[in-house]
Amino acid sequence: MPTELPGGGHALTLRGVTKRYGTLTALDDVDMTIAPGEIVGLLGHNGAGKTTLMSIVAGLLRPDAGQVGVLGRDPARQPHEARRLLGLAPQELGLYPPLTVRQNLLFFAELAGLRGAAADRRVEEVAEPLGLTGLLGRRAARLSGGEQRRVHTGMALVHRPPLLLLDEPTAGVDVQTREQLLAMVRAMAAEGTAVCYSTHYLPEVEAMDGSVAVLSEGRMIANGTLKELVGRYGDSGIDLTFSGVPPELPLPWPQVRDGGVLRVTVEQPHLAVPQVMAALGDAAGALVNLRLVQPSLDRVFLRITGRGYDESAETPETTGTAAAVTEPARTVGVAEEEPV
Ligand SMILES: Nc1ncnc2c1ncn2[C@@H]1O[C@H](COP(=O)(O)OP(=O)(O)OP(=O)(O)O)[C@@H](O)[C@H]1O
Repeated sequence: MPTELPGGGHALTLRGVTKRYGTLTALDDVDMTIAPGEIVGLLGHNGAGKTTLMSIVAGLLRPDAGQVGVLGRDPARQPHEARRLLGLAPQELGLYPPLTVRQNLLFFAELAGLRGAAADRRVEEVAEPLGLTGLLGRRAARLSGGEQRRVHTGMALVHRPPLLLLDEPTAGVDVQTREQLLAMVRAMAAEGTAVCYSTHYLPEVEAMDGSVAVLSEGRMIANGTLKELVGRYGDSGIDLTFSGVPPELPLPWPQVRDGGVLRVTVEQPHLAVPQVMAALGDAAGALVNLRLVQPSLDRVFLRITGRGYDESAETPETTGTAAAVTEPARTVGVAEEEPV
């Protein structure tokens, strides 16, 4: 890993990047950085601007305003240099169906200037962690969807780019493929690759324990490490569901009602349960359900966007209910002293 990089030591820098499609502002004054070895989970509901951001970084779209630096190179002005420094796996699969897996990977290795034994070796190296070694001789058209997704990802990293852009790499894949892809991303980051990874599946981002960047309607509304964001916005508590209107309980913690649910906001909910139960008194007879809500990225989402993340994804809900206290979308910076 280089000790000093052009672009302020970052593999990727975005400053004030704005992109409009006609009257629609798809990206609005977006700032973002990724350091070598850092994994950034790029999150946002459908249409938030994630693909637009990756396309601009890859030089496929030009921003209307702002600067982009890929290890100090501007993808709009130095497209060839910037392109060599990054690997892009777009959402849409880009395999050549009549070619074998090996031929697909070799094609990209050769585009990157590798030849002969060096290219062959690199194909084997890429195939191994992606579980493709046994499939190298098979035609791409004959692969399952998950296998195709792995080859597609392999094509993006065959030239060892220091910056990897993965646009929903686990869309539609099974648990095993998801694990393989995540392990590979973590291994590449450990070797110094900067990774920008968009997904609708929050547990994946939690599993990678990297940084998080949240886009909402083209604006970067939160960014920081997962720990920082969860610590600051992933509030915890106890949800009590009653058969009628929830009572007000004699407790020292904030309480909010939403329909039949009473949310008691408390830091270590499991320790607070006995006190909450004791405070119920006669209301215990109307209690239907009690649920501990732990801090999570899902809770962070609800707090800063006003919507649960699962509302735009086909993935399972992790925690949280519509009963939470929500705030309107706003810009938040984890380095600030007080919540904005
Ligand atoms: N070529 C285009 N012309 C006009 N509008 C576009 C174009 N591409 C994207 N948009 C719009 O720009 C906004 C951002 O789209 P983008 O594809 O970047 O979102 P996304 O976060 O990647 O969404 P998803 O999670 O659904 O993939 C959306 O409102 C989309 O409809």
